[in-house]
Amino acid sequence: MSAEGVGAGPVGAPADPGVSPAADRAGERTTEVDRTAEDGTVTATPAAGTRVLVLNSGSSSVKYQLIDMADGSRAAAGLVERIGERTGRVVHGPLALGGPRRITEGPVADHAAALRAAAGELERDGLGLDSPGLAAVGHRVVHGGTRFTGPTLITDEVLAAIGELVPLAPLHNPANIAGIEVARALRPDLPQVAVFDTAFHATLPEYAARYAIDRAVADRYGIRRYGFHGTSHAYVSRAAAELLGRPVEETNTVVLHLGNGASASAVAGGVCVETSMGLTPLEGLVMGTRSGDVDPAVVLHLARAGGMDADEIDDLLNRRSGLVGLCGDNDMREIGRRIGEGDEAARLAFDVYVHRLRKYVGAYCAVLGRVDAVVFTAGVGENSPAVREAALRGLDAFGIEVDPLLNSVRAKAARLVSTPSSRTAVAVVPTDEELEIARQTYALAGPR
Ligand SMILES: Nc1ncnc2c1ncn2[C@@H]1O[C@H](COP(=O)(O)OP(=O)(O)O)[C@@H](O)[C@H]1O
Ligand SMILES: CC(=O)OP(=O)(O)O
Ligand SMILES: [Mg+2]
Repeated sequence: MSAEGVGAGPVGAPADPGVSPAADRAGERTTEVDRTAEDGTVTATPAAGTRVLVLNSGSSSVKYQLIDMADGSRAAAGLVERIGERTGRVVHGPLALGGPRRITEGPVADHAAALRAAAGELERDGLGLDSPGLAAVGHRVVHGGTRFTGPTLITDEVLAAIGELVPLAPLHNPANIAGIEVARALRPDLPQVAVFDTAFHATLPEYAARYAIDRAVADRYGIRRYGFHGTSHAYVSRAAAELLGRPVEETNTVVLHLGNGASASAVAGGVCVETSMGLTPLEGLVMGTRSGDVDPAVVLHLARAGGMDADEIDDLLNRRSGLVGLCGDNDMREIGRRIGEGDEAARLAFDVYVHRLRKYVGAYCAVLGRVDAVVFTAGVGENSPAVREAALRGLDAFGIEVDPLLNSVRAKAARLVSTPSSRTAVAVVPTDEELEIARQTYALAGPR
């Protein structure tokens, strides 16, 4: 890792003095109107230097990217991680940009401090929130409930509604709100757009979205399948169709988003018809620290027999389960290394993870009937040949054949890893949630 400079001390502690609100940015709006296609994607090229800042605030990290809308290139990018822990750090200008990185180490108290640190890093490069050409800020917001089914311009009222959804995404929505509040404080005049993880799943048929519990109770408490990682599922299913050279409207895909959080979706002709996460991002696949599916009676048993309260069970299932609960590590790289040394717990964690994945692949093939591609994405999906191989091993009878050689190649680009005779293609497609958020943000709030 190359570091241009490593600083120390609390990060983002003082209000950042370098970033001042600018009064009127209208003069910087340089492009013509005709950018918005029906699906919200940008169709014409904005002037070079027209940028969108994207904030992707996770439970313990903030990723930020300044994206040039003319060509999708990154003018700046960074990551603030281990927020709220004893040692935090800011990495500005990471590998994707190629150049040297600036690393600042020290505690980052909370998300507001993290956002101020990010703004300060951008400011140091002359790319702060008052820099010329910045058209809007796009925020990843994880839970949009039933109300938000598309990108939404953020107002006080919208912000309050996002706040009301905190109980349904306690790890994520508070971080998203912090990002919005800091960006609005720094640039009150700049359009801010929320792009919801749940939006792509708003098309789920009711029989897929409903849980089989008392309808009145479900409706009173907003209990249904919402689905998450939708921005990634949307981007990746479109990119997979492009890779296959088929119109997205005629392409059926099973998308496996395997990051720290993980989810599967079945996408028919560009429309999501089933997904593995539910009311919250806890259901479905085995994840880094989350259990995914368990018998709901596990919760009752822990309460009755174990005397655990709601918060303790929440902590167990969201933070102390999944891979970390099974073997103590949540990083698939470390698990792979331990398996190589003959570690039984790591082997079992891997097997449980992969078995769940196979169940979902099989189920979603049945949901779709015809599957053109099974697509792997996000940290594990893009980088672990072992997970891809094990998840799809022996599925020749289903028309799914992974080519061992293609699958073992490490590459950054979207690519096929199936044999030429495989009826269903198997693809690896790097996700780009930030670019998708920038496009949707610009389409809604860019200059007209
Ligand atoms: N080379 C690799 N091999 C296997 N797994 C990897 C590799 N690189 C990253 N990962 C996995 O990807 C995870 C992070 O994925 P990512 O999509 O960045 O997650 P998130 O966005 O949820 O933070 C890591 O925890 C690790 O398990
Ligand atoms: C919704 C969700 O699980 O997001 P992440 O993978 O970023 O934690
Ligand atoms: Mg992610």
